Amino acid sequence: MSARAAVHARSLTKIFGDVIALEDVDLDVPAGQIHGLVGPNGAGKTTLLGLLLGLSVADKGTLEILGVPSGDVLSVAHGVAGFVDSPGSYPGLTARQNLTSLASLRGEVRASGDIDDLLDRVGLGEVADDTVRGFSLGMRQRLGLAAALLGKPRLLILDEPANGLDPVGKRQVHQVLTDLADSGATVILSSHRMDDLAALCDEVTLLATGRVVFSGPVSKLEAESGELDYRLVTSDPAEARRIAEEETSLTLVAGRKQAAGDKPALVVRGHEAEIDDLVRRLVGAGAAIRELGPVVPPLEAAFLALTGADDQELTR
Ligand SMILES: Nc1ncnc2c1ncn2[C@@H]1O[C@H](COP(=O)(O)OP(=O)(O)OP(=O)(O)O)[C@@H](O)[C@H]1O
Repeated sequence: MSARAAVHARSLTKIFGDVIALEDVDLDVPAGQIHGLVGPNGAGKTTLLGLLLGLSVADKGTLEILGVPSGDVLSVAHGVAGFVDSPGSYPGLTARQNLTSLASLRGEVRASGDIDDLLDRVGLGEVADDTVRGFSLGMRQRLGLAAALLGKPRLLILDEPANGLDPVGKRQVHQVLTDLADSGATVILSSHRMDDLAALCDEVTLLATGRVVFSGPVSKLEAESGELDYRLVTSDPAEARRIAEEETSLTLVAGRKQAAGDKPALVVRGHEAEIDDLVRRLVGAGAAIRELGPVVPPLEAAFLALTGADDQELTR
């Protein structure tokens, strides 16, 4: 294994009774990377994050965290921090008191300026002295992130950290995680939002029913989408339909739902290069292109195709 690997896992398997939550999962995450875990509900993301955090032990397979093999005993590896499901906090204490007591519980003496700085970084500076009982889900997520950052981790594990965050909060959290990765630390996080992961992650691992169905750069995942359905609006719908029907490499998707009040649109299925050819022909025939774009974004389409969810959920 590379000396610079933050996580190196082979054939990780975790079974709960009759449920195989993870099956033969391999995961390689280089140091300094932001790595996303994505997959449908029940895919095994939280289970995998729990193994990385030392909250449970695999039934089979090997796991090395920051170069150290994980044993059979439940323990958080040195240099690792984070949360699964949702971060814990003391509701009767203020945000600042939560961080101060957590630091002293861990035997760390943190200057109050450090804690103020952390609270500012996660956007809680103005509510630092409010009790956590009144905090929203997004505020608790931010506090959980601050708590995880207290010990200056080299590997940060976060289960859906953007859960409940408004767009500003999401941007702040993305900035904190990007700064952390720039400083050489590694971040592994789960999300259901492909767009969030695409904006933040160097690489993603896609899980479906406990197995890895894709692992690699986001751009490569996008390429996995293959044929897509494109919605096309032109100045001459009849001519556009006639030309699209002539293009044997394309399929006209009949009966696809159009948004209410839409202009007349065609939905054509094909690869990007074939859509390019269609556009050239349409423009050559004098039809102006007014709108053209995939009905489902390429990343989402790849997610649906690789997890088999497109057959079940996208029946239009
Ligand atoms: N402690 C447990 N006992 C029994 N079954 C469990 C336990 N933890 C997880 N599972 C099962 O393992 C599978 C994977 O669950 P997991 O929570 O890891 O999925 P997930 O991808 O995080 O899902 P979600 O997106 O809904 O949070 C599910 O079928 C779940 O019901």
